[in-house]
Amino acid sequence: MTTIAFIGLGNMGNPMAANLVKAGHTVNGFDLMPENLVVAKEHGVVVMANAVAAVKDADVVITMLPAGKHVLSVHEDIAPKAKKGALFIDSSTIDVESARKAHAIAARHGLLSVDAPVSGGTGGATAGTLTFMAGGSKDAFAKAEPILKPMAGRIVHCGDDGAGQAAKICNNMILGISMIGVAEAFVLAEKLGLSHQALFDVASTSSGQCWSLTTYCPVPGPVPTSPANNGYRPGFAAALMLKDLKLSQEAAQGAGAVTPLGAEAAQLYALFNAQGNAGADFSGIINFLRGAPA
Ligand SMILES: NC(=O)c1ccc[n+]([C@@H]2O[C@H](COP(=O)([O-])OP(=O)(O)OC[C@H]3O[C@@H](n4cnc5c(N)ncnc54)[C@H](O)[C@@H]3O)[C@@H](O)[C@H]2O)c1
Repeated sequence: MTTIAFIGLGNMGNPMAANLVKAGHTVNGFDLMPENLVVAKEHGVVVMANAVAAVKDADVVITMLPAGKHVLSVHEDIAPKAKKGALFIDSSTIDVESARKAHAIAARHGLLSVDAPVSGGTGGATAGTLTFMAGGSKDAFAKAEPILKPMAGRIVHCGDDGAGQAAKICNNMILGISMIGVAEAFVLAEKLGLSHQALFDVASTSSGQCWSLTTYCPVPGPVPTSPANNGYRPGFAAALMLKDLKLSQEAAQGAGAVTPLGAEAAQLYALFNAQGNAGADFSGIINFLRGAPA
């Protein structure tokens, strides 16, 4: 079994680390928020005083942090202190350029690295059924794959350094657009006097079917896994959805891709966030579309 450092034990990191412990690995964890460390300890994670202490004896280092700036600053701190031959896996969702910089920091210290962002939400993190989209060399991917397995339903090697983040940014542009589409349909159904359950029963078995409907339905009731049943507590915070939509817009501008619905989704989530909903689940945008507070 492997000694794994896990840096970033938030909504996603904590259940992911718990699955690594269950698989028999020793997990040395660190997070800036003490309350997240309390949860990690309950899962069997060995809580460390800081990130450098966590990586000291680790063969594999996993980061699950909010954004590119956090990943790069943590990489600068820990890469020089990592064990010789250690493998770095970054599962945060960040921009492709920062992902490539993180690979470069690892390479500078003779470390293999993989960008391996995930899809599947906190439910997938808890169940160990996340989809990992990985970027990096064949050697790095071959080493990362067995480590990712206890957290994964599917692992796809998307290409070289940064390819995992490119796949993630494209996937989440679909997610942001589809959540708004599903939310709009439920608001229209309400105005037409159609029950939530009736729309769900039809759309979930028809051509309107998608993850935003069947796993994360934005109204309470039809889907037990939806944060709508839980006062729209995250889950996946609206601030993170806005971050991902901005990443796809920046990437689209840089690459010259035409993404008008992605741009509109970014605008709507910017408004939703600006109204004080940054900490709410992103499915709460249905309340914004109703013209009511989330
Ligand atoms: N929540 C989801 O459903 C979901 C799904 C897929 C991908 N993601 C992505 O995964 C990443 C993490 O998401 P999350 O929902 O777990 O976010 P989160 O905010 O719950 O967790 C991030 C954690 O990183 C910690 N952190 C920040 N800087 C740190 C540092 N320097 N050292 C140690 N810890 C530090 C924070 O304290 C926090 O606990 C994000 O990039 C997000 O976009 C989230």
